[in-house]
Amino acid sequence: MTSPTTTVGRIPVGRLTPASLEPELRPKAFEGEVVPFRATVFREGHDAVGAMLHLVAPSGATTEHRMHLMGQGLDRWEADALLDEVGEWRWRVTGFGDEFETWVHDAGIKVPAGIDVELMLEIGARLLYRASLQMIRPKAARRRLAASARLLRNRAKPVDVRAAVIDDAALHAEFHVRPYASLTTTSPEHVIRVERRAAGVGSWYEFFPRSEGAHRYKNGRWRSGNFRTAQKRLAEVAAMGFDVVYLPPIHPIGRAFRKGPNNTLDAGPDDPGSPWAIGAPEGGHDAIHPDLGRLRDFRAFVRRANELGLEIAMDFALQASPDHPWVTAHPEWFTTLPDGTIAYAENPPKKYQDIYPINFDNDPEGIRQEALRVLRHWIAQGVRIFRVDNPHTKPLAFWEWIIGEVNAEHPDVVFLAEAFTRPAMMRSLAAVGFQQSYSYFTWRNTKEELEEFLTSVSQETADYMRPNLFVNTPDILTEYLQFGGPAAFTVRASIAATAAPLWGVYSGFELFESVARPGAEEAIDNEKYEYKPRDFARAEDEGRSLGLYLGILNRIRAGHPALGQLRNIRFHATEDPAILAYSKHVDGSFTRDGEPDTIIVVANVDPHSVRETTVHLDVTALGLPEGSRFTVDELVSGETWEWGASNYVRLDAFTMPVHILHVRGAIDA
Ligand SMILES: O=P(O)(O)O[C@H]1O[C@H](CO)[C@@H](O[C@H]2O[C@H](CO)[C@@H](O)[C@H](O)[C@H]2O)[C@H](O)[C@H]1O
Repeated sequence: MTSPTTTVGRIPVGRLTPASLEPELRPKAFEGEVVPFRATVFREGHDAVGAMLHLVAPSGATTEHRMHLMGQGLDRWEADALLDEVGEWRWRVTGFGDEFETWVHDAGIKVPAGIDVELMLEIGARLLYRASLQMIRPKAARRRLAASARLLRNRAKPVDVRAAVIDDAALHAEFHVRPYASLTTTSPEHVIRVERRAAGVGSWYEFFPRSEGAHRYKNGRWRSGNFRTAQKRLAEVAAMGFDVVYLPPIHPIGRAFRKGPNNTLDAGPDDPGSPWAIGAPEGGHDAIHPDLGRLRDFRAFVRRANELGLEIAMDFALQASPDHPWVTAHPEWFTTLPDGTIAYAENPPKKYQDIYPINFDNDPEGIRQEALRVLRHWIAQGVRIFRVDNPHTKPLAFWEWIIGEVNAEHPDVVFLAEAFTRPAMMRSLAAVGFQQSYSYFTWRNTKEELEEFLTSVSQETADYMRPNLFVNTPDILTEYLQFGGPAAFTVRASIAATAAPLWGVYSGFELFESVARPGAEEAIDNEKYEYKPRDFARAEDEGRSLGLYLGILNRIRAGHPALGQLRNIRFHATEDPAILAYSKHVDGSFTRDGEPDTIIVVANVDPHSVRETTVHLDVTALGLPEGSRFTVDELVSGETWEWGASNYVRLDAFTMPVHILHVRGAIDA
């Protein structure tokens, strides 16, 4: 007689994570990420259960990780695992009856109470004897198990001596690693894709190459900067510790409906236009703006960046100026209105009168192939990172297809989604393949907003979405920066650089550029429409630059592996509604000096005041025993303090509104 089919295993094992937004989409991680694997495991009755994570690395190496219960009564089990190899990891969870724990629990209650003493010791003896025969255990452990079984049965010894076996730490350690399991039930196999480290960790810096080395003649006309003059800036960016340089589009810019200064619609003959208005008689998405140089200049620029330890991220903006060669060669790629015109693009309430949006439905295959050709062209020039403009205005299926195609050929290529829209679309873009996503960080400024935002990105969506915390962009100059003075810039950079492993800065941030175009949330005299050479060296000499501080932040990031993780942020209570406190700690992660790595950040998010408060730390979240006192080093000022569970802090917006503290270890009592 066959038994009826059931969906539930003998020991139920369910709700496995990491999981993506939809079951058919794979979750992802980055090389070096410590990933929490979780499952719900329980059973009928009162006997103990256990759970084990089984991992198979892309190389085929297998490891097992005993999972621990996340909270009494929750039946949720977890094991953290370091995924240190790029490729597909396979994993499953087994749930089992834990015979040793069941006996320890029962005997631990009954024997001291004098109930069924000999019976309980005999049950234990039989269990330990059977375990001693298991060949998976090392010889020494098998000998110890057999000896313990004999001791449990040795009636010549006092009961308390025999019963000491119940608490024998060595036995507990042995059964923790190699449990005595019954009714073992195995979950289906799951897959998690591990991408290269730059997919999840990086410091981005954005600048317009045409501004670097641009020169204004006495007659008011401009000479554009180019890839050769912009190379100078690369060394300065590298000196600030950034590792990715993102360039707005570098292609020929259309003339038709070209935008003038401050987003005006009547450009003068010398206005350079918005770089996102791609396409002119000189070429489209595979061409370089003649003012910037030739392909060989771009290649030299990429090479120089690489020599300095920088990667170049290119803009990938699927739209066309009316002058783009696509418009005449492929009118079917655009939507022609009944009056014969093509509507310009929009991202309401913004209007992009100088570009046509693409219609992805008239000739989907033609557009897919052309987009793939363009990406392959730039990949062949050494580009491995693309910042994708407005992906949420294009079909999701298109992105799933093209990212899949590119990553199948070049698994190291990284795409950043520049989408500021509803959560369903932003999350789905990440789930279908975008390695990184812009986020709402820019608009989350209060302590409450930041805690809520950072909790969401580090806990709810981290299995498939990686936020890149840009502090500003050419499109975004928030009120917080407009009116917060230098403290606002310091606070935002400090939080962005330490709260998540990806952060970004658009040029001019370090100069505290804060004047907005009236009625807009972006800088006045915006670089999107004009050349903007900046004298960074002079600003630094005159003490008007945050450049050195950005360099310190990036060096702190580089020296502290705990900051290279997304999921490990923990918030701590403070008594001031404007003082945000969080820590980042990873078990088993060490600094270059071999010290355990734990960072605490305390930030005064009110850029207009001096605040004092007590920070109440959950010391166990720092990897230290409850009640510990420990030394903290302030990584910017170099000061050292002794801290514990409650600590006084004073953060002055006008001098230094942030503490970034490295926990040096517990002080012996
Ligand atoms: O729509 P978003 O806010 O996501 O902004 C991105 O896409 C815009 C369109 O490409 C781009 O806008 C800039 O280029 C347009 C086309 O030339 C121009 O009409 C806009 O005035 C200009 O801001 C924006 O920069 C980009 O980040």
